Amino acid sequence: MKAAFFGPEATFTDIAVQSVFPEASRVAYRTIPECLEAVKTKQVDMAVVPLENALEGSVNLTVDYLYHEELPPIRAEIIVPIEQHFMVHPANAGAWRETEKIISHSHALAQCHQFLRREFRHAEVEAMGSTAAAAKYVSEHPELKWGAIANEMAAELYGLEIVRRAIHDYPFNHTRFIVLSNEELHIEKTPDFLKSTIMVTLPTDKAGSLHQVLSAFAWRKINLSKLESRPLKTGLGNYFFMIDLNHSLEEKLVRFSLEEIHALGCTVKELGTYYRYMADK
Ligand SMILES: O=C(O)C(=O)C[C@]1(C(=O)O)C=C[C@@H](O)C=C1
Repeated sequence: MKAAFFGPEATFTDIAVQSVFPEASRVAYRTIPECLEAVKTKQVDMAVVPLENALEGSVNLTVDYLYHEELPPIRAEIIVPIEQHFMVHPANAGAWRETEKIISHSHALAQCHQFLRREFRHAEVEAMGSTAAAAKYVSEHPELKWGAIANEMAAELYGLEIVRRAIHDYPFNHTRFIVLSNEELHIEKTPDFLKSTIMVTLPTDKAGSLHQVLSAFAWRKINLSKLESRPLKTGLGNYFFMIDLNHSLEEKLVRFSLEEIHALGCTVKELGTYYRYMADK
């Protein structure tokens, strides 16, 4: 099984893949769109990409690709506990407080915003492709007084020294990753629970449309666990909605509610019914 993941090696996405698919042959891609393209064109059997962080919210690039592109279904979700560490090249470990620039993924920088303000008010901060890409860059440039924010696996793999541990601003830090595949997956790990994701576009300018969509689920006692709007990219004030249901899309009552939502003039894109897996179990 070939698994595309948002790389390079030792990103949090890589941790997600290794925890649920220990046997997979992992193929690192530099960007989220490249991972999704790889599974769409069947160069790989599955793609694993980040979708949402508990502190920073959705990974917009992933959400937008799920809406605008025709991709294979979501087959699984992996929840990874996120611990961000501050690391430097061993040659600079003694003088880490003099770090001039700190690099990482934009989400990771945002998760450590207070730490950066408190400890490195005068340092420059710059976003890189991923946390592991930042760690790799620091390891290749001992001449620079730069530091990276990344995980423990990245520190080990790229030979960096962690000088401050667990620097994320809030202790409850988890990220959701999704697995897309053309085929059904056989996963050995015990799943947590079942859920589904859909995307809904409302008919233009009809008062009460969102209320009607939510009512279609509410009176049938269909439990929603997420509702988020994203710009449709067709003009200000135009949105689509991403909705997570704690149900299968095959359930009769879910089918009835989706039919009703269609009849109201909405467009519904079904992204899949899948199990959730915890990386730490
Ligand atoms: O850069 C990485 O290590 C990733 O896997 C990406 C990502 C993200 O997109 O949010 C994943 C988990 C963390 O929240 C920080 C970065």
